[in-house]
Amino acid sequence: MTLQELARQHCVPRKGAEHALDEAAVTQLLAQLPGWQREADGKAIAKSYRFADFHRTMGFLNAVAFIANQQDHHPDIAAGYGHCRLAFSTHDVGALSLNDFICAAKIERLIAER
Ligand SMILES: C[C@H](O)[C@H](O)[C@H]1CNC2=NC(N)=NC(=O)C2=N1
Repeated sequence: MTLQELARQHCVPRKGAEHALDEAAVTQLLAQLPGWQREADGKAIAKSYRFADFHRTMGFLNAVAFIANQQDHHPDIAAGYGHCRLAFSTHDVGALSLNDFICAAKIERLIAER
């Protein structure tokens, strides 16, 4: 699946281990997402972003929050003056699911349109 194909999808509720992506799927999807990496435990994907100042950082995070709300899939967020870090994991699955990659792709599309 390409970045654009991922970004066009919508998150649906995914609960249970049957929604966990296998290694091959994670590797293929991660390759579509520039700068996103797997966390050490393999259960989340994360990316750090830099911005010129606080209001640009917060503007981006508000757009991220809008997407998260719309998709009902929510990242862990850490932020400071000109930087933030997003991490997606599907708690209800205890692993990575397609929802994590859909949200990351929608956020990448946001940046590409900047
Ligand atoms: C019912 C609803 O889909 C779930 O509660 C959602 C809400 N947001 C979520 N966000 C994340 N990151 N993982 C989840 O498993 C999750 N579950």
